[in-house]
Amino acid sequence: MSSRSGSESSAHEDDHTTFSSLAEYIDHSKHDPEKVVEVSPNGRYAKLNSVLGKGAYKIVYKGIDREEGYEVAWNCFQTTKQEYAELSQEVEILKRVRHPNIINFHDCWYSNTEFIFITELMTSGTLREYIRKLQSPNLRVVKRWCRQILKGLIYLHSYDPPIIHRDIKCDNIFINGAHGEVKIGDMGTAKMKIGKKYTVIGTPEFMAPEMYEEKGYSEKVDIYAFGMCLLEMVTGDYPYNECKNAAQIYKKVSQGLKPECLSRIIDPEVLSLIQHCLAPEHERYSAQEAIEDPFLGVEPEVVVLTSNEAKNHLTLQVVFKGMDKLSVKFEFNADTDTAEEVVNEMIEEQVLPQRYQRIITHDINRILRELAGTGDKKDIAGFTPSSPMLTNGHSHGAVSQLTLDGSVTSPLSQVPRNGTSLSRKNSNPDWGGEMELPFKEYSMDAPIEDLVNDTAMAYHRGPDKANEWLAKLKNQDIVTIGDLKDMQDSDWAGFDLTVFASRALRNRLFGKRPHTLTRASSNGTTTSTTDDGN
Ligand SMILES: Nc1ncnc2c1ncn2[C@@H]1O[C@H](COP(=O)(O)OP(=O)(O)OP(=O)(O)O)[C@@H](O)[C@H]1O
Repeated sequence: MSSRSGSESSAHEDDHTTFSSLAEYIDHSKHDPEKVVEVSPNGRYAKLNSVLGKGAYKIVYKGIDREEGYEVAWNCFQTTKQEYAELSQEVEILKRVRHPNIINFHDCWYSNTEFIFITELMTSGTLREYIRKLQSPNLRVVKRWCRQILKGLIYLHSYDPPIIHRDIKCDNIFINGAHGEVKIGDMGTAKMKIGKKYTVIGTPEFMAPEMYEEKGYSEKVDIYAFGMCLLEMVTGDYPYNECKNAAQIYKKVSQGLKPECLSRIIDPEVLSLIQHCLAPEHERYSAQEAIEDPFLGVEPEVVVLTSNEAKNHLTLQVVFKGMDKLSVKFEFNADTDTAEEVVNEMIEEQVLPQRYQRIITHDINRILRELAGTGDKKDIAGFTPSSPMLTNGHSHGAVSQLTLDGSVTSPLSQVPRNGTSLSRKNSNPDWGGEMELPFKEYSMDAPIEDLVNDTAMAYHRGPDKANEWLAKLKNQDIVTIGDLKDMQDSDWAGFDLTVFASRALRNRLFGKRPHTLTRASSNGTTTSTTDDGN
C-alpha cells in the first residue's frame, strides 16, 4: 500500500503524546488507528490506520473527508492500470448514482497497483452480521429492510439501460444501526446492461440459473438474489448450506432445486414473495412488483385531521398503518370536490400509486357519508354528523389539492393538474413522497443540474424524470441557478413542468415552501396568492 511522507509528518505534528524513545513513538504510531497513513492525490481524503474489513477482493479502511469533516470508507482493490482504465465508464455512472438506499460513491483514482475508491461509511456492519446478532429478526424488521433494499433496486433498475448490481447478498447490504437504515453496497461489480452480459460473476448461492448459463441475463438476477437474502433473513441460514461446494450448488440450481431452508418457512406471505423472486426469469417479479407484494404492501386508510364547523372544509390524510412516515395529507372541499377527482389527480401526479385508487376513493366517500350523517360514525373521532352536505358521497366543482405545504385548494375543472403534491412532513417515500434532505444553498452560477438531480432524488423520481425536467428548463435557456432565481411565477408557468415538479424544484431552490393559496371565487374564477413572493 502506498503512503505519502507528507501526510505522515502532518500526523506526527498533530500527535501530542510524549514518548521516552523513538522506538516507542514508532511502535505507538503503528497501532494508532487515527493515524493518517495516506492522502488522496487531490488532498481531500485521508486514509487512517484502521481496517474496517477485508473481503475476497478488497481491503476497506476508515478514512476522513477533510473538506467536509466526516468519516468515509477508503476501499483498496488490487488491479492493473489497464483494468482501471476500462472501468472509467462505469465509474462515471457510479458517481451519478445517488439514492438513500445505495452507498454513495464519492471519488476514485489509481495508485500503485490499486484502484482506490472512497464511499460512504456504514457504521453497523453488514446485514449478515446483523442477522446473526439478532438471531431471528421479527417480520416487521424484515419488512423494513426489504422495502429499503427494493427501493435501492428500483432506482438502479430504472436507469436506461438498467444498472445491474450482480452481487446482491446480505454481506453486501449495510446497516446504520441508530435508524435501521439499510443501503446496498459493493457496487464495484455493478455493470450497465448493454444488451446482455455474459460474464459469470457473483456468489454461487445467490446466482440466478441464467447467470450460470452464459446466455445472457437481465436485472432480474438482482431480484433472484434478493429472494435468497429474504430467505436468509427469515431463516437465519445461508442458502444452500447443505452443499459443500460451488459445483454442488450449481447442480441444484440447474436442476431447479431450491435451498433446503425454504421448506422451513411457515408464513405463506413470506413464502409466496420468495417464490416469486426465485421463479424463472420470465415469471420473476420486477423490483417494483416485489415491493408491491402483499407481504410488503400496506393498505391505506383515510382519516379526518381537521374540519371547520360546517364540516365542508376538511383536512384528510391517507395513512399507511404501521409505517410512521408514510402518509399523504390534503385539503378537501366537500361542497365542490369529489373523491374520484381528488384521487385521480393524486394518481396522475404520482403522489399515490394507481393500485390504491379504489380503496382510497371508497374511504373518502365513506367519510363524506359519515359526516353527512348517512353512514357509520365510528371512525370519525370528534365528529358528529352535520346537516347533510352530500347525499351520495359525490359533489361537484372544485377539488382540493394535495400540497407541498398542505394548503392549496382550487377547482380542478378550472386549473387542471394544479398543485397536487405532498405535504412535506407527511410524505411517502415509497412512491414519490419527499424524503428529508437537508436544505442546500446553491450558488448563483451553479448548474441547474445540481438542483434538478437533488430534487428528483428527494422526491424519489428516477434519472429519467430529472432529465425530463432538465430538458424543459434548458429549452427556456435556464442554465444556472441564477437564471432560475430570476424567474417570476408567470415564467415558471411557461416551463411546461407539472405543478408538482415546479413546486418541488422551487421548494428546494428557496428552501421553504411557497405558501400558495388558490381559491375558487364566487364567480368561478381562480385566484392565487403567495406569501413568499414566488
Ligand atoms: N462502506 C463501508 N462501510 C463500512 N465497512 C465497510 C464498507 N464497505 C466494506 N466494509 C467492510 O469491509 C468488508 C469487506 O468489504 P467487501 O465485502 O465489500 O469486500 P469484497 O472483497 O468486495 O467482498 P466479497 O468478498 O463479498 O466479494 C466488509 O465485510 C465490511 O466489513
